Amino acid sequence: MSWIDIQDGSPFEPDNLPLGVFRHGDEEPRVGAAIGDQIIDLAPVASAQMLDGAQLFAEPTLNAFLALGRPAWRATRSWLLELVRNANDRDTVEPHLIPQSAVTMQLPFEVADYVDFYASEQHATNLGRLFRPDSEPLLPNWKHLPVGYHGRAGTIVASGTDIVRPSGQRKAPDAAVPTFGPSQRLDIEVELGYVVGAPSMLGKPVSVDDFEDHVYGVVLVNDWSARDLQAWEYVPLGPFLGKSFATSISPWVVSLDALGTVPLPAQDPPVLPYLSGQNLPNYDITFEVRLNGHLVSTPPYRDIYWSPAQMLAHMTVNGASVRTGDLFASGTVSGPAKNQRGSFIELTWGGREPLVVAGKEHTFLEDGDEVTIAAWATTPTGTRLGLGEVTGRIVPA
Ligand SMILES: O=C(O)/C=C/C(=O)CC(=O)CC(=O)O
Ligand SMILES: [Ca+2]
Ligand SMILES: [Mg+2]
Repeated sequence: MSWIDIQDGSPFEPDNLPLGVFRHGDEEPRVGAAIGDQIIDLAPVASAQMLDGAQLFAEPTLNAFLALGRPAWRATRSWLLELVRNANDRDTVEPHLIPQSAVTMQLPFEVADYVDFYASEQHATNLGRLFRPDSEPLLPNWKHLPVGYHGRAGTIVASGTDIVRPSGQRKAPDAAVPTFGPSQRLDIEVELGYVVGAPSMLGKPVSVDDFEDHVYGVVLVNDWSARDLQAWEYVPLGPFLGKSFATSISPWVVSLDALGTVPLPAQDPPVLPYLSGQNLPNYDITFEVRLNGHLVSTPPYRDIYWSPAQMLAHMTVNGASVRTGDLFASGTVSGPAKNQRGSFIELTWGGREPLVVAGKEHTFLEDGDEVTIAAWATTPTGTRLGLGEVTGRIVPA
């Protein structure tokens, strides 16, 4: 399908073409598209072909491109698809192919606001059992609105950034007073992140049907979480320092146009009219979670309870606006099987059931541990399409 050589099993087949920002040597960072194990350096190719908006690819973030909206995103995607399929474009493009191994990937966009949802019923049920063993695992609001909280945009970091173990207050249930120190229950959260391109207006809610007008695509998210800090601080206002120290995202933003949608599982009880829609988007994505290179979990996204169109509608129903570069994440994704859980607190049931990985017992993260989350989507036509990966290593407090 392309004149470019693509190794078998590459996440970046020619119909994927995710966008990211790379730094090549001491050159200015700029926008590229991934194909196989290479990057198309888009700024010079777009200039050579006198593409409208070619200069946007010379920017150090995707924000200006993201602000354009769906018609322009689609036109760019058609142009890109043509470039990699049409052998006549080979002479123009080939000099601007750069091996991915020769670049450092940057944060793909400047993050405006960050919201984190809690949309996986299996995860919410597991966490309810672990944090609130004496009550119903799902709180009464959970099936009526997509529960979420506002996170900290300024600490979203590029994949590969070391994660410094956070310090803070914690209090064991049987202790009289809190103590201070490095987190002893440092965890991951496997999530899908939605990247807002076109902004909305203050005072004007975004309807579920307008989701694709605003959201460009998806990234992988690891929402690092300090469970001991979280458990002590979060009642009643929700997550704060236990989750604000770092959130890692993958470098390649995959367009919704590449993914295609699958139906959302049925919702019961019925939701209020502002959350209901005929074709609520959902995606068939499977994550692969590796601890120090060993596969420990494969959470399935497809069973998620809330659609991202409902998340966006809910997040703006009070008149709050979204901006270019906003990121909203699904919340931790867990499937029903033990090896489909999206956090170590679930995988090890609060640390009581250690995982044995390469002969060694693991509960929460230790200094030096490295977690890599990869993901693959199956499109409605059956194509496998990779989302790349997000990785990070824990360094001492
Ligand atoms: O149920 C709780 O008390 C805690 C839940 C979480 O920590 C999950 C969270 O922050 C949102 C998510 O990633 O699903
Ligand atoms: Ca989270
Ligand atoms: Mg903020």
